[in-house]
Amino acid sequence: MTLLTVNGLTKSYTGARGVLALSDVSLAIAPGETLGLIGPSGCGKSTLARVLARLVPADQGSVTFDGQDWLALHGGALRRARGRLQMVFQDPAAAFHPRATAGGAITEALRLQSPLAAPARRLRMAELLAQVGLDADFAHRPLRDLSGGQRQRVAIARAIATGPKLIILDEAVSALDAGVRGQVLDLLVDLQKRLGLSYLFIGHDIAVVRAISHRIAVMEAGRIVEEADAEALLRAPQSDMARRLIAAVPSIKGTIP
Ligand SMILES: Nc1ncnc2c1ncn2[C@@H]1O[C@H](COP(=O)(O)OP(=O)(O)OP(=O)(O)O)[C@@H](O)[C@H]1O
Repeated sequence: MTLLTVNGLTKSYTGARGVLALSDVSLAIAPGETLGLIGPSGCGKSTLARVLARLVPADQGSVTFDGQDWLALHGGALRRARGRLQMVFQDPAAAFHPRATAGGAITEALRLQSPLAAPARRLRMAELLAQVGLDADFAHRPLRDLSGGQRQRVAIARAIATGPKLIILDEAVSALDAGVRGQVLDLLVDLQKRLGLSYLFIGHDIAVVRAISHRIAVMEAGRIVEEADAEALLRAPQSDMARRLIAAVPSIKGTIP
């Protein structure tokens, strides 16, 4: 059974120099599974994320998500469905007003989903903050005063607020220091187990992607050039791009024969 099935997705950007950002991309993600997506800068990872999140339209191809023809949803049906597929970006604070509070960011997501009266909303907020390891008083703290790791915890709380089945994490831990990154990855694994979430985990560092992914898809110039179980891919990469990404990480390159 799959939660997400992508078939033949193609997307080009028009403009001065037209770019084929996605070329016949197909992949699948099962419930409770993490698919890592890795590739060099500009290979199309964020474009795939944005097409799946319905932020930009595809030129061709189909997406079935949670049993629905995902690209065919529009208007109210799309608004209602959005909560089931959430995104976390590298710097979520960038999307908010400088004085926005953690609580405000989460409330916005709660409001989109279901209208809760103020007391119920406060309770749900405290519950969501606890789920990501933050005290309830974080609700009142401005996002700009939080550390990078705390901000990502708030972004994750916001993402799970709507009861999603899939979260797309687009370079979500890339800006964090190694120690904090490990803690946020642990949190993601823990939430996945508790909530049965699936993840599409986008990154450019194969050591980080491997730490959380069950399977890994390798992208190059808009195409998926290889897909395999995470450990199999690390042990026996088939594509030049996978070999190059592995060679770029000194700590794991020695483990590849
Ligand atoms: N809005 C846009 N208009 C025109 N070209 C774009 C646009 N967004 C992305 N591109 C181009 O599409 C290609 C894929 O970009 P995309 O951001 O999806 O790659 P990426 O793998 O996520 O890169 P990075 O890791 O640097 O974020 C690149 O050549 C990029 O320059």
